[in-house]
Amino acid sequence: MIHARGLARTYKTRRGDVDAVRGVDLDVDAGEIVGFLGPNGAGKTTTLRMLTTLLRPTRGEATVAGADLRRDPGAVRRRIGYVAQSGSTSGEARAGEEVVDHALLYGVERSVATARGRVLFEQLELDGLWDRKCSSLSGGQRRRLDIVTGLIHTPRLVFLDEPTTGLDPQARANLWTHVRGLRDERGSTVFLTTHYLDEADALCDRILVIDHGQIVAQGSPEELKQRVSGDAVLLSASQPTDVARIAAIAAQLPGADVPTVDGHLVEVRVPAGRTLLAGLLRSLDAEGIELAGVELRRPTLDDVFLTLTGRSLRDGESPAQPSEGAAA
Ligand SMILES: Nc1ncnc2c1ncn2[C@@H]1O[C@H](COP(=O)(O)OP(=O)(O)OP(=O)(O)O)[C@@H](O)[C@H]1O
Repeated sequence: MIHARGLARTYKTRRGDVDAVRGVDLDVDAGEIVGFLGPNGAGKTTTLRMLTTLLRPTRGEATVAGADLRRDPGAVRRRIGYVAQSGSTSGEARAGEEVVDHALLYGVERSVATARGRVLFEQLELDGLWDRKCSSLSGGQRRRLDIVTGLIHTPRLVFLDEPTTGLDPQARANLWTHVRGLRDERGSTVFLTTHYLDEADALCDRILVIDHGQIVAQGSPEELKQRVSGDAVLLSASQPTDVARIAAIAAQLPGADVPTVDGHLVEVRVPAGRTLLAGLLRSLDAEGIELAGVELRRPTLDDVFLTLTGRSLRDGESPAQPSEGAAA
């Protein structure tokens, strides 16, 4: 559904060139929900704007929904839906009108657009709001209206730029259900950007991690966690005098990193903690070592990112990248 090779974009600014995206290769299959994850300024929106024809790549090639991005951007535009970060609905318009007007731009007949719009309103829990002014809708309702607008011309591929930013946890969870519904009930392919690790984890079949304009990892959430970080085993000693012996035994686990010690707590990272835990406890028991507690901590996507880049995904704006005073 999406195949990109060497996609790059350099912004010319008064302070020099900003290499926002530095050669991205990506493949997205039909029916996948793919999350594009990265910290502020990593290049997510720039990539999305290139793939949706809103920004011309400086370098690289892509086919999107079967059309060539450079040679046939019009066909790409007709075949995709795009829900921008800022939304696209205008405050004074009525919700239903707004959606139908958008469909007319795509050459959909008014009667068809109205019928489709009504169905989508129902599917996205907006029924009863057709005649309401957009400005009177809640944040969650307005975000769902943005999504209806992005879907009204029945695109096979939908791009969502930070669909849940600014929503409360309940509204976010509802929106996740709706995004899954797009794939399960309509067979749509969804490509979304997000800052939220829990969102990527819960929602996406596959994740692409971008940092400084380059893809640094990709895979299913589980694959990424296993490949990069392994599990953390935390062993709490009953007797402070046992800490060094616990660390020495933990260090012998297959594939173990060097254990770290913090007071009476020993932490060791291993590739698959669950399978090693029983043997580890037997070894400690055989040495007569008593534990006050044992905990197995599964890796998070933040651990993945930290391992890959040495930074947390929640670190905010990257100091290495200029962020303003720019002209496209
Ligand atoms: N119009 C522009 N002119 C110059 N530089 C820009 C422009 N738009 C973005 N940039 C820079 O390009 C880099 C990538 O920005 P982009 O918006 O693609 O990142 P992002 O991952 O979407 O960030 P965020 O999560 O904050 O939306 C950043 O350093 C940003 O400051």
